[in-house]
Parts: sequence; structure tokens; C-alpha cells
Amino acid sequence: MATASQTGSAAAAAEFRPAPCILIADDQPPILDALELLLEPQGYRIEKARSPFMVLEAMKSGFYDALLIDLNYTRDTTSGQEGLDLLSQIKSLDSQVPVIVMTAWANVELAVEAMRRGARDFIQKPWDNARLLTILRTQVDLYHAVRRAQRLEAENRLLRAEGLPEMIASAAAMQPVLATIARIGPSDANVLITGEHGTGKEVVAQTLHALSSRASRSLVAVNTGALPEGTFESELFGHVKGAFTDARTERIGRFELADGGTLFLDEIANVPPRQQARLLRVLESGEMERVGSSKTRRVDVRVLSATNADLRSEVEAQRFRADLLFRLNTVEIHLPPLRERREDIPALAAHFLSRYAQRYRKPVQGIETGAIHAMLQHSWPGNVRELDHTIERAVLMARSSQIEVADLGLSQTRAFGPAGGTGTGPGLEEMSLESVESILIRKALTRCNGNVSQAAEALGLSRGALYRRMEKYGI
Ligand SMILES: Nc1ncnc2c1ncn2[C@@H]1O[C@H](COP(=O)(O)OP(=O)(O)OP(=O)(O)O)[C@@H](O)[C@H]1O
Repeated sequence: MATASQTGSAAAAAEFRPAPCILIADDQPPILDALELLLEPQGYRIEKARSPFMVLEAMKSGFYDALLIDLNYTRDTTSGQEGLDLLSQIKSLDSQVPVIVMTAWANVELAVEAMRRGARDFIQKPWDNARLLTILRTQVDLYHAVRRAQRLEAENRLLRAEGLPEMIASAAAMQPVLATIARIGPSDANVLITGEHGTGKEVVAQTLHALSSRASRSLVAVNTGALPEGTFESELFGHVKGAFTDARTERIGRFELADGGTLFLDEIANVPPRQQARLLRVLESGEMERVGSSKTRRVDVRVLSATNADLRSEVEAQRFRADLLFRLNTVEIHLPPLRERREDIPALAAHFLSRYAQRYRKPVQGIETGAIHAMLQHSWPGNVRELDHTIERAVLMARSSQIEVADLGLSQTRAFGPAGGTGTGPGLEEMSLESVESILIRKALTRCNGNVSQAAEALGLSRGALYRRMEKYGI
């Protein structure tokens, strides 16, 4: 008999997914039709794919409760190799979804190989309807049970964990982001998080880690963009004593520190080509050596990476390895800039206000309508981080219990137009050196579409120096 809570969660599941959806793949339309005729009356929703390519395309956007795939396709109709390759690709996209393979009746060896590669069960063609239905129902039920347990575990972890990043995201533009986080958070998939500076890529990485089974282990973050040349390898892979002149003691690298947990590689586009090859190796094999050592070590690390660059154009320009991109972006999450999710500005501002009013012990309780209006109008080139710093400064500047427009200091950013101080705000000669510097940096970043390396070059700064200034000005 079902307990109340089981009934409750079954009802909740039914609300979101009325009928289990099965993706069936075979290159012969009559087989697809026959399976559909058998399964639909049993309460399944069916999607059909006629090639391995269509299966992988469907998996990018769809959510399936099980896959039923043939092992032979048109390219090679007997060996089953195409089906086995497809199985491996499915497993790398989603290691948990149950895959049941269909084989020709005499091909037991192929079925065994498929099971070795992660298939949950197999059926022989021509199939026995009753056996097929039993296998499918068992696998779907098992999958649901595992997912329910993982979701509960993730929810418990979220409830237990203190100091978790609070992620404010009610805007329509953020809904696909939240859906993807919920879906792949608990998995081990490598995730590439893209978006302009300050859009919250690190917050997403922290949330993904917190939702995963690795949550009790470390989340180790490395800003690969800010690492000085020459220290990259020893930072990531560690070194042994005497490996180079300054290596007076042994050092454990970030990969080893993140063993069993998650490694967050920020500014991944700035990794130089030689280091990209080293990264690729550890991602492919889980193997690495400390600098100066020939001993190979194995690490089990989930890699989350982030960039504000367009990695596909970097690949086209041959500055970034295509095979490394393929390893990093099993799943991609794109964060829209703040100007495309303005609905979230009031809630984000209130969140930062309560944080800073508490931190600075100031009795600031709200934001005047005019100030909210000004924030909604602002273009926020520095995104959520800029809003965060704007509210921090406003809390410090506030003279009453409400933040006023003037406390935000937003006009300074907009006043410095192309003519250099001919806008509505203070002229150049009335501004402090710091204000001018901050404005020039913002403008260079906007001109370079957020590319820090290019902006640094345009400003005549090293990348590290620009990063330090961006941090200082909350950009
Ligand atoms: N959705 C959000 N809800 C609450 N706070 C947020 C949100 N997004 C970002 N923040 C806050 O904004 C600041 C910047 O976020 P974060 O460092 O994650 O951005 P980023 O995209 O990784 O930036 P960068 O590209 O410069 O590394 C942080 O203080 C973070 O806590």
C-alpha cells in the first residue's frame, strides 16, 4: 500500500510529467510504428528517431524516461557498431537515463557488449510484447525511484546547507537557466557557463555543486584568466620539490584538491594552447602528473567552467581547441545580461540592500520609487556585480532610511559620453581620477564585447592589472 508521502510525490510527478516519454530509435519506419502502436495504449508518450544523429539532437532538448534503441543503422547494418557508439554518446550526455537495446535474435555477444557499455537491458527482435513491456516498466520505475531519491537528497542538502549562494531569478529570461540547473545539478556532467562579466556564472557553479552528490566535498575555484603565465601548470597540477628554481616544497594542485569534488575553471577562454592540451588530457583520462614528476595520478573531478567569450568563434580562430570545448560543454548554460532580465532588478537590489544594511549596521530599509526607476533604466554593463556594488555604495551614502536616486551614483557612469563629459552629469574636470578610470574601463569592456584581454590591451594594462581594477570598481 502506498504511504501518504509516496502518493503525494507520485501526484507531484504526475503533475509535471503526465506520461513517461520514451524515445525509440530504429532506421526502419515499420518497426517504429509497431512499437508506437504497442506502447501508446500502455500510457507512454512516444518520440521516434530514425538515425543516431536524430537521437542525439532529440536528447539536447527533450527529457526522456527511457530510450529503446536498435543497434544497427543504415551506415552498417549488421555489426551493431553504430548502435554501440550511439549508446556511449547517450551515456556521456545523460549517464542515468535507462537505455534498452534491440538486437537481432542471434546476436548475444553484441547484447553483452551493449550491457558492458551501460545499456540496462536488451530485447531480441522479433520481440515478445509481454517481455518488452515488463522490461520497459521496470526500467522506467527504477529510474523514477532513483531520480526521486536524488531530488529529495538535493532538496535536503539545500535545506541543510547554510551560506549557499542565494540566486534571485524570477525573470522569464532566467527560467531556462533554472530548469537546466535543476535537471543537471545532481549529475556529474561537465558544464560550461557562459555570459557577460558579473552575470552570476560563479553563483551558478556554486549552485550546481551544492545540488550534486559531490556537495560534501570541495568546490575548488581557479581564475585561469588571472593566473600569471608560467604558474598555470603548477597551480592546476601541483609540483614536486625541486621541479623548478622556486619549488622549495611540494605543492598539491587544484585538480588534486578537487578530487571527489568539483573544479570551477573561470575565464577558461584565456587558457594558452599548450595548457589546453594538458587540460584535455586530464579531462579525457582523469590522469595527470605533478610538474617535475613522472608519477601518474588519477583524479575524479567534475569540471564546471565559465567564460564571457564566444568559445565557438575562438575555436574557429584556432585559439581554442575544439576537442577541449567538446569535453567542457557536455551541457551549456547561458546567463542573459541583466539588461535582458530587468524584472529581477528590484528583488536583487532588495537582496543586496538587506545584506549591506546588516553588514554596515545602517538603518536603511528601502529604496525610493525614483531610485528603482533609475535602476530599471540603467544599462548595467557590469551586470549583477555592478548592481551589488551600486547598492553597497548607496547603503553607505544613504542619509535616510530610504535609498534615493542620488545615493546610487548612476549618472556618473552615463554622463561620460563620447565627447568626454558633455552629458547631463558632472564634467570630466569635476570628476575624481577613480571615477574616470572606472568609466574608461567600462567603456573599453563594452567596446570589446566584454573581452578582458582585448580591453586590457586597449587600455595599455596587463590582464591581471585590469582584473584588479575591475574588482575594485565592482565591474
Ligand atoms: N541571480 C543572482 N542572485 C543573487 N546574487 C547574484 C546573482 N547573480 C550574481 N549575483 C551576485 O553578483 C556578483 C557577481 O556574480 P558572479 O561572480 O557569480 O559573476 P560572474 O559571471 O562569475 O562574473 P565574472 O565573469 O566577472 O567572473 C556576486 O556577488 C554574486 O553573489
